[in-house]
Amino acid sequence: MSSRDFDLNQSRDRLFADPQAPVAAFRFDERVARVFDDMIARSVPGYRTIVTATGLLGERLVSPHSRCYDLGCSLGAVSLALAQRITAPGCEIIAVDNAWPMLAQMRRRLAPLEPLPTPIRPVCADLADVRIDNASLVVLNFTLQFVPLQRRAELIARIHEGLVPGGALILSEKIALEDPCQQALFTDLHHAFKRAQGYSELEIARKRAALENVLVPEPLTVHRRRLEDAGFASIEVWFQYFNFLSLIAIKAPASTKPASAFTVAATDG
Ligand SMILES: Nc1ncnc2c1ncn2[C@@H]1O[C@H](C[S@+](CC[C@H]([NH3+])C(=O)[O-])CC(=O)[O-])[C@@H](O)[C@H]1O
Ligand SMILES: O=C(O)C(=O)Cc1ccccc1
Repeated sequence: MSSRDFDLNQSRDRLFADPQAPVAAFRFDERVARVFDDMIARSVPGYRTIVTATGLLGERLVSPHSRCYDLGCSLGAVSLALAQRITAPGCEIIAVDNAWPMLAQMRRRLAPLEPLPTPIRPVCADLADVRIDNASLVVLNFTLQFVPLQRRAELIARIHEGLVPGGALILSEKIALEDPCQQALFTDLHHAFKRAQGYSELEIARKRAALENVLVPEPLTVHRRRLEDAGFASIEVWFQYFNFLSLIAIKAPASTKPASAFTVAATDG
């Protein structure tokens, strides 16, 4: 671990280990905030790779004097990866989460690392109330899956609107598989990943019950269609590990002039 990283030595996640405790719907509360780094890294295949790569994508994609948004920032792992990589002048990272315990923990952990090459502004708010403006990069790293289904299209459309021409959305999600056999296979593989990370069958089953109707995955086709409907010009999967994947969606650049392609073709022929 580099001295410029978060202290990832949080407590180990044993939140679902007690067989006597009732299983309540999953919430991002104090107990989760205390173990979140450990929980997400041992639950989401490829999580740390995605966070590191998002920093590299940000370094490449963010333009001077623009904003980055980390929506559903939790403890700020993506914001930190971006803040350390982005050196374009006049940028800031807006890190948004509606869970106070998560944001409070993020502030505590960022303080000793400041000043960062690009500053991070934490905002405690619901994504429905956040204005997105002059953004060259928006990141939804495993957040959209927690947004109620009927609010997802509006959020994606608002993100598209708030992006500058050529701006990018990085969308990472747990996905549902359309073929029931593949769904069963990928669920088994995800549980095998969790067992390999030290979770017991009981912990896996109890957390699965707590996430029912809280984390609602959708098929890749549904994500693609929603992004296209919002107006994104180009959509690619850049990472997948079992049923966890990350997409990059780009807004059309201002200089797109379809007519010029015809002009070249006409003069060539
Ligand atoms: N409507 C909402 N408004 C604001 N925040 C929300 C909302 N719904 C959920 N959240 C927040 O979205 C985050 C989802 S975790 C993201 C990981 C992070 N991106 C990471 O890269 O470490 C993913 C997971 O735990 O699987 C939580 O902190 C919620 O409070
Ligand atoms: O644990 C799971 O099964 C997940 O799908 C991911 C997750 C990670 C951290 C909090 C909630 C869900």
